[in-house]
Amino acid sequence: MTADVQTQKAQVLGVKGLVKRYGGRTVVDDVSFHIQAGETYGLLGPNGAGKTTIISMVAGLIPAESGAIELAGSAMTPANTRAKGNIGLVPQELAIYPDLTATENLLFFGRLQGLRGQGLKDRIAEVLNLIGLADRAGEQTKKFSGGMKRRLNIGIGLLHRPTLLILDEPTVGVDPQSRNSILESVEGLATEGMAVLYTTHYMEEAERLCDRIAIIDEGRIQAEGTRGQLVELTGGADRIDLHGSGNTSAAAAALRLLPGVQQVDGGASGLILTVHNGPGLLAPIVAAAGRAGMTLTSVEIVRPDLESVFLHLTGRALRD
Ligand SMILES: Nc1ncnc2c1ncn2[C@@H]1O[C@H](COP(=O)(O)OP(=O)(O)OP(=O)(O)O)[C@@H](O)[C@H]1O
Repeated sequence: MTADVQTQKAQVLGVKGLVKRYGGRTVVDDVSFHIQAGETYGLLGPNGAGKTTIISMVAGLIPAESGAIELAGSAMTPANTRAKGNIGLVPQELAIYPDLTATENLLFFGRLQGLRGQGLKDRIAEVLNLIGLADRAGEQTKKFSGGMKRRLNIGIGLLHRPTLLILDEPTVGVDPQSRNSILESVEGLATEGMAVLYTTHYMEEAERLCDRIAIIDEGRIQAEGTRGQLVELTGGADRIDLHGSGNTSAAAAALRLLPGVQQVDGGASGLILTVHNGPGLLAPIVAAAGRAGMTLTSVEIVRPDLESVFLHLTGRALRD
């Protein structure tokens, strides 16, 4: 039903069969997806999954081995400078001048993008509001927190009103409070009707921000859809995280034999189980793990989420 509504909107980005190899190794493998106007689309995957390589090709920074990228109706290649004008790319690294104020940074980068005069000043005022920095606009950015600097970085990418804004892991390395203010700024972009391509390895961010999500691992899209569609792939199973030490391999073998346990995987600090009716199975699971020689420090039942989907698709935890 959602798809029917979405197909009525204009497609901003279409990616088909994208491939990239480095030294004979395929790091992006037959990746296809599309993004519509006003949609926030997430690439969710662990470090090294190929997210940055995909967006570098989409932004025309590096050539694709094969495949096609269509942006706002024209083919995107590193040589197509006009198509690049439709993109705002916010890289992981900060690109702002510490001795300039927020406004001065925006003026500088706005002029680089060919904006001038009152139009530029008006747009800067709009952007400062969008990123929540209007009341700090006159301060040198060296006095800003990490999150404020990241938001200004996003603001620079927004100045020329791109059709597609690409954000590459914008919250990596910032404290939780700053992260929240960055996420609020990104949520505000939807009100501008912009299409957003958002990469992250945090499933909470993908769940909160993205209308549709591609789960990516080892260069391939493993699954794609809304959060609800992706969670359905797990068959509605619960996850039980057993934290502890001792004989985890014997515990894993014993737990696989328990009725109702569908899958047992090794996690960072114990075992991760995929089960039907988590609450009902908790007691026999704890008992079986103990008998097999595992010493438990904590047990957690998790209702299906994107972490469960990743585990279901790859047999590995997203967080490891
Ligand atoms: N210029 C390059 N030369 C060789 N290998 C590369 C190059 N760029 C990326 N890779 C490899 O391609 C794979 C995907 O990297 P990529 O940076 O796209 O992953 P990612 O999902 O963005 O992860 P991260 O968040 O760590 O950047 C990795 O194995 C990486 O080592």
